[in-house]
Amino acid sequence: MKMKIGFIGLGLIGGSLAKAIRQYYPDCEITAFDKNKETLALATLESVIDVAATSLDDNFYGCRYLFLCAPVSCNTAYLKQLARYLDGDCILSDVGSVKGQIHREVERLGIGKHFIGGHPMAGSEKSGYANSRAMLLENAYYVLTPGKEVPEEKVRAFQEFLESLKALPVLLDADTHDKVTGTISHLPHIIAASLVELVRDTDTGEGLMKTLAAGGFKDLTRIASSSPVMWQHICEQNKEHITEILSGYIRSLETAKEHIAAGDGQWVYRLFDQSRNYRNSISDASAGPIKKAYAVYCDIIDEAGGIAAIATILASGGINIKNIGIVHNREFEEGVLRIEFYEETASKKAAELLQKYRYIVYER
Ligand SMILES: NC(=O)C1=CN([C@@H]2O[C@H](COP(=O)(O)OP(=O)(O)OC[C@H]3O[C@@H](n4cnc5c(N)ncnc54)[C@H](O)[C@@H]3O)[C@@H](O)[C@H]2O)C=CC1
Ligand SMILES: O=C(O)C(=O)Cc1ccc(O)cc1
Repeated sequence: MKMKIGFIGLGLIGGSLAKAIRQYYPDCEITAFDKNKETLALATLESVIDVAATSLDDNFYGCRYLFLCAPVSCNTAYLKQLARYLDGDCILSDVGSVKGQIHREVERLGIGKHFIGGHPMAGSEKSGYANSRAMLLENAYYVLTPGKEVPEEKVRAFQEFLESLKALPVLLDADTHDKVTGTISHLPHIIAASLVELVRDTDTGEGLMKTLAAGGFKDLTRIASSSPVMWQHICEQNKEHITEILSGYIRSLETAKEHIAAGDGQWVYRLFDQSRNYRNSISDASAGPIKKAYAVYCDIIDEAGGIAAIATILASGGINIKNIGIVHNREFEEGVLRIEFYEETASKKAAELLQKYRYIVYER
């Protein structure tokens, strides 16, 4: 019998999981429901899903794995309706960024033996099915928070299933997960959004801050472009931890303010020295949401069709471009073309190919 898998929510993460499953299990049957009909139509057209459900209906009976991939409060709200489809060996999981609340609701509904909480530590500031891709989960940590009621062999089987999709499962309890992600993911998103707001609110009439915003500001605020709905739900569901973490962070900013105001150079030096050492000890190559970018920089002749010529050369070499754009910064004052690739091998091959065509290429 074919393995059947269900999805509720088929955006960036649901779509990426479904695409990875389709890639590694081409014969499985995938049923999905999403409130966005265009998403379901596109996923059907691309043969990523077999059945587009118009609601949470009987199509969801008999699933081996059922994934909740909508914003976190929607996932929690769907549990009650889904309980009737948890027949036999069915394991229900979610991909939400907060784990405590969904576990409490699972317990309240008495469906604990079917539920393994999940959270792939992979993603981006982009959202929607159109941005999903099978590779998103590859080499990324995937936190699992099984409750006590789930049989061990089912947890093991689910871990193996995720490993077969090239993800790296890590077991944690829900509360530890919410504290840790509160600090390394939720707080940074709040900092990025409020920093962008500060600039918007205090910019000069001519928008000087926006114009002059340099690499540091852009690096720090990429994630401020994330889905507002998703982050509204995350802040609601993890509000206790986030409030406490924010208090600690505000205290550390106050301390920095006091030392800077007092002209305490030694303290400021130590702050940057320690943070530099610690930041440099975080490996770019390690799995995680912020994946190493594989990019080449290339001088481009300032004439019509310049970018098209480069894209054609790369296409002739069978190289897929992830992102392309002109960058101006202190290093490349004149501006260079930055071309980003999905893999290191593609980046190296592109550099060789462009050099062969006499382009000046800088690898970073
Ligand atoms: N974006 C990211 O980088 C990551 C997100 N997550 C979690 O994954 C979940 C999904 O996030 P994304 O895929 O990024 O968001 P998304 O916005 O790309 O996808 C959400 C999908 O759910 C659908 N949806 C929304 N409300 C619905 C409802 N009531 N019923 C059915 N479908 C509904 C939307 O139409 C959309 O297709 C969230 O719980 C989020 O916390 C986890 C890891 C990374
Ligand atoms: O884009 C990034 O760097 C992210 O941090 C994406 C992200 C957002 C939410 C998560 O729960 C996990 C990862």
